[in-house]
Amino acid sequence: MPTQPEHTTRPAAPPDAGTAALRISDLVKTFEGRGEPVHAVRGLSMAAHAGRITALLGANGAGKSTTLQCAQGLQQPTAGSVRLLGADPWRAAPDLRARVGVMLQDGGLPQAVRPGELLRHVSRLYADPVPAPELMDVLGIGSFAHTPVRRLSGGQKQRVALAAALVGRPEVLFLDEPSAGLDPRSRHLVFELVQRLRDRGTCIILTTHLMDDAARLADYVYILDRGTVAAQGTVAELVSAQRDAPLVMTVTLAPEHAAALRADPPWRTPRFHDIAWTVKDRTVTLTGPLDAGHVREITAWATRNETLPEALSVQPRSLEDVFLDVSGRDLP
Ligand SMILES: Nc1ncnc2c1ncn2[C@@H]1O[C@H](COP(=O)(O)OP(=O)(O)OP(=O)(O)O)[C@@H](O)[C@H]1O
Repeated sequence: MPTQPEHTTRPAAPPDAGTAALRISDLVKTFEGRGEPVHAVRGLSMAAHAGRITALLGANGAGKSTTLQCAQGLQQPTAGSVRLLGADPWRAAPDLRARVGVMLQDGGLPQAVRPGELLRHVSRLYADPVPAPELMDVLGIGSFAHTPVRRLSGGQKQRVALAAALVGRPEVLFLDEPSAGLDPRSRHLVFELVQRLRDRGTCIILTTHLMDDAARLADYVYILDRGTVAAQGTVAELVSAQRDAPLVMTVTLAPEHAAALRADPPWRTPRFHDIAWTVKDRTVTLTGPLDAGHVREITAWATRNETLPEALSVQPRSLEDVFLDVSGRDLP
């Protein structure tokens, strides 16, 4: 089982390198209703490339869905430009649609139809479809191919929705929360498939609230905040770009020693001046420019108190830490 995330081995795709399958420039989308206008997207630029997985992250209401709806030609931009496979998706001819696959989170599947029939029907719409039996096999749909969609579980519907999005061998694939509702085995199956498609040159654009999914899959990440891009880069770039590449040390102590830690915290010495810390239950989390000296002081403290930490780890900040730093700082 590989433990090394893909993003550390794959060269980054700078947003301006080469021709982007999707390029969005200065996108603005304002919804005018009866009340105040809603500024869903406020000058957002991004690009997504063939053979890369690009993730859009953002808090609820950050503008991810609106951006993707503009990218898919489902919403007309208020201002700015969107080019999908070289065309304006809002005005493009229907043949652009045949080159694009969209998997929606709620599936958008007809409830009465059975997955087998559905996939066979969808495949007849394309000149060179992936054969339905092949897709059903890869996504493990065979065992419920004859069950009406309304009787499927959420995770089974997700897999059918993904299969339907893949039938036409899309050049660009939009995935909205692809692992929502999937059990660990199905999630693994879907991730492997998505990575294979990426390796074959598909441009994949995904939105997710799961930072682990993004960290595992994405070659390039955009973090949206209130309709604009608050941060972007590879996962490795994002986690090392913040606050002088701080590290996170977590120390978990036996319950009887947690009180000693509170009474005589080891981080009161000058060495810990630049280090932020929090204590929750029995676990101390220290964040900042940590080095071996800090680890030594913590272990010296443990020796003085005749305790052995149950766990001690030093890691780079996670994508979730970065996300929390840059997005939705003043949510209501
Ligand atoms: N059709 C619409 N009419 C009016 N306002 C809308 C419409 N669609 C979205 N909005 C508003 O635009 C803002 C951005 O919404 P959007 O759905 O793009 O966010 P999101 O990042 O996809 O959120 P989530 O993670 O919750 O799906 C929100 O304030 C939302 O209420």
